[in-house]
Amino acid sequence: MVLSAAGQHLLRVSRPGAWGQHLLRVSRPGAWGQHLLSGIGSVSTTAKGFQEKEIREKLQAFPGGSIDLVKQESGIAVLTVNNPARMNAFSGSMMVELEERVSQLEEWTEGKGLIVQGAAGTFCSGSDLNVVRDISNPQDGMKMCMFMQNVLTRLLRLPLLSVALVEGSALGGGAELTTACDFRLMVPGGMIRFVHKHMGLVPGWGGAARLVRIVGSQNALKMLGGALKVDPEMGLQIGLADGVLEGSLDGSGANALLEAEQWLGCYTTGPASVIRAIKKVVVSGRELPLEVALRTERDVFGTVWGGPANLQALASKAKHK
Ligand SMILES: CCC(=O)SCCNC(=O)CCNC(=O)[C@H](O)C(C)(C)COP(=O)(O)OP(=O)(O)OC[C@H]1O[C@@H](n2cnc3c(N)ncnc32)[C@H](O)[C@@H]1OP(=O)(O)O
Repeated sequence: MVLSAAGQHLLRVSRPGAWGQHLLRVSRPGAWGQHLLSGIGSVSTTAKGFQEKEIREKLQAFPGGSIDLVKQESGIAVLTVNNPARMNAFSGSMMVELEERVSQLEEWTEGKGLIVQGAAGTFCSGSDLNVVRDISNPQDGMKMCMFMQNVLTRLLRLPLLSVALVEGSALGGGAELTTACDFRLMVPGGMIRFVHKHMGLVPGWGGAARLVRIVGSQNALKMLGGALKVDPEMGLQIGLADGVLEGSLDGSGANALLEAEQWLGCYTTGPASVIRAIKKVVVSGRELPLEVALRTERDVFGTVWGGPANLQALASKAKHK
């Protein structure tokens, strides 16, 4: 088991308290609800100095690998981080491709679920260190950081129930990517590790903010401060992992993907309109001040009330025993 001594001290999930509420209260209401509902748009484009076009061009200069998207008839799509020669590290062009795939998923109105996986039995080793070296000046680093924050925020807000399927290692930015999904499923031998400290960094793709919300600030501090190796057992213990799969029988990754699809299928069974509405009310509850979240919930409720699924359920006189 890859459990360091520090890992033994991890606590159960804690919740953000009054300070978090305060921070939520000072965030901008109004536009937010609409923004979350539409599920599209940039969260960072208004920040000073961020020119998305400019950083896209810069990132495109570092090619390699791909981000592959398969939308299935079941309503579950599979997004694969594909750069096995570099343990699925993100080249610059892969960052841009990820943004394009997220745009495609934002427009996929029949979708209900998403599985994010790495190619060839490992998840993702973060940014390509060759890119990191070449854009190590503060200006470019900040632009890349804002680009990836924006993309991963949009990924998490998709009206799809999303799962990160963690086979092998999720390191650095790869660990951050796992937190941009609603759920994490781990395969025996899998590991999530925020190695940023050892790189003289902190997370910058939004991974710290999301991690705190998933495992609580105590556990997040220990994970980041100790660069802890979180294996499936520890992942379950601290609430980072939502399940442990059996994993590959033949090393191809196919079995783990099948298992993940079955696991996710328990939550995505039903009409797309209803599943997407469920995700929307949860995102608004998670991200918005209560008043705005309640307003958003009413708006979403209005989209399903009296809708085909609702009328069909009423006509069938369903019993919920
Ligand atoms: C957002 C901030 C960030 O993400 S900073 C980046 C954080 N990630 C890292 O530092 C990962 C560094 N890599 C490693 O620790 C190891 O390569 C890991 C992933 C554990 C795999 O070890 P091992 O199984 O022994 O394979 P290996 O080291 O021989 O790697 C195979 C080839 O892949 C490459 N690779 C791996 N990770 C990256 C990366 N992040 N960027 C660029 N290349 C990477 C290795 O260099 C190696 O390539 P080669 O075969 O030597 O040409």
